[in-house]
Amino acid sequence: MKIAVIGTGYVGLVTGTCFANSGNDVTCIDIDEKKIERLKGGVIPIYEPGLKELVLRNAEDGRLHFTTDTAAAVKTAEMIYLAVGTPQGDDGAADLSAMWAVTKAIAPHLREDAIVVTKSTVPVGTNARIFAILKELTGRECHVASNPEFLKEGAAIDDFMKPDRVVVGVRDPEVGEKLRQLYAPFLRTEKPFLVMSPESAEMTKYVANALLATKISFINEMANLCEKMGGDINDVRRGIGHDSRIGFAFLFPGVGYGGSCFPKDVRALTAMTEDKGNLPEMLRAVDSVNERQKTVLFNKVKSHFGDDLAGKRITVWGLAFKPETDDIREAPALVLIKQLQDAGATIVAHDPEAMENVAKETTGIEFCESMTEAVKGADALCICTDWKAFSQPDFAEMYQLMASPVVFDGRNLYDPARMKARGFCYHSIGRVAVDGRKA
Ligand SMILES: NC(=O)C1=CN([C@@H]2O[C@H](COP(=O)(O)OP(=O)(O)OC[C@H]3O[C@@H](n4cnc5c(N)ncnc54)[C@H](O)[C@@H]3O)[C@@H](O)[C@H]2O)C=CC1
Ligand SMILES: O=C(O)[C@H]1O[C@H](OP(=O)(O)OP(=O)(O)OC[C@H]2O[C@@H](n3ccc(=O)[nH]c3=O)[C@H](O)[C@@H]2O)[C@H](O)[C@@H](O)[C@@H]1O
Repeated sequence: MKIAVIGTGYVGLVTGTCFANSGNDVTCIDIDEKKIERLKGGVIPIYEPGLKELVLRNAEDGRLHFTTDTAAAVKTAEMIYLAVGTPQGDDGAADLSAMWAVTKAIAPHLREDAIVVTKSTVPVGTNARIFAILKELTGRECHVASNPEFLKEGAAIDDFMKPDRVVVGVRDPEVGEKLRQLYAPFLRTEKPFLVMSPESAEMTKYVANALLATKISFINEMANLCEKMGGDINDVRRGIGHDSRIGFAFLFPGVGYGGSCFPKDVRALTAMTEDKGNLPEMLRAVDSVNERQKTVLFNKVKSHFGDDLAGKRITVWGLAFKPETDDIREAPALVLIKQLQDAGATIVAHDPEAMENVAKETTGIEFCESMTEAVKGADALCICTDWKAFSQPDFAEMYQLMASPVVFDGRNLYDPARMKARGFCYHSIGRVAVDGRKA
């Protein structure tokens, strides 16, 4: 099948590459000329495990192409996937300007039988609006379908290739059938292909993200309470997770959720709820608990050292919003760094992939290529991302290198009792803090 994917970001590039890998002829389109030039030259603009190899292989095999020429790619395509960004607008609702621009740009070039599919996360009613715009511009009723994406950054290829389910929203059953054929290679383990209305599919995407964000805010609120009550959230987490009605997923407390999706999607759903005259009480709480959670580590640092952090050298491990990505959109680490800098601290940072992106957006941070280098002379270490590489540092060396062995662990990577035995003063999220020897 000939497919055009418009918007070659995290989702567009992964979608296009995986469809090419299953034998389709895919052209990825973007307005960002530099991005397309880099991709043509085999340079992948984002860090995503396994993506580079897959892009190169499919491009070499002639099934994956890159261009800025929307018209040429759309003219021959049977399916046109729309994967442009839908960021948060000023009022909290999704900003659909890129979606409308692309809809208008493709209209004159669509084949009679073309199917336009929204892959981006779009508010309920967007597919209906795209259908109406295309009808106005082409004079005919074009096929429009919704196919929301549930991949996670850092595991994008695996999530796309082995989805828990595929959701499509269609008006015409034949369009649903074509999409089923397209996805057949990814659903060989009998995972469900769910066909519904475009409105239900659009809603499904927001409800999934909002529920996952709710789980995180809930466990964070409980973790903060555990600290006051003398409980240990890790034991509580295990205690509840074995109940099959609850489970373990997305109940890890931390420094709040970040990324390009949970924050904006919770707010977009809030805006949709308000727009319809309903009260988004749960959604507002999820967002405000998360905003507060991003300040938890800073408050712990202040309780330990006092309000004035002038002269303190503080190391931050982990800048990306989650491990296995270089994405720093809404990363909790950036909020912490700003607070620490405002309080006078000197920041030394290390992240396996995200330092370049942070360097572009911040000032005054000293970056270190190695974790060990970064803790030299530090008064404290703050951990914001649960990169696997952070789970087994050489604690003895770290203890020697730090000016004072104080650790504020925003991802609960270590055992408090062991940290105490190693001599560290150790603070984590929802677990008992321990005093070390030198601290
Ligand atoms: N990042 C993620 O993990 C996931 C994102 N989504 C959704 O997918 C959508 C895309 O997200 P990302 O890929 O993260 O965004 P992104 O910002 O990484 O990529 C969007 C791309 O669209 C391009 N673009 C913008 N206007 C264009 C136009 N008129 N013509 C051609 N290209 C244009 C941009 O240059 C950019 O390369 C969003 O709606 C997001 O909510 C859904 C699931 C997962
Ligand atoms: O719509 C999207 O863009 C995507 O948003 C999330 O994926 P992503 O943001 O890439 O990453 P997650 O693994 O969900 O992590 C999001 C944030 O929650 C935090 N998190 C996650 C899980 C947890 O238990 N605790 C926790 O604090 C992570 O550290 C991270 O900051 C969803 O998991 C995907 O299903 C969805 O497709």
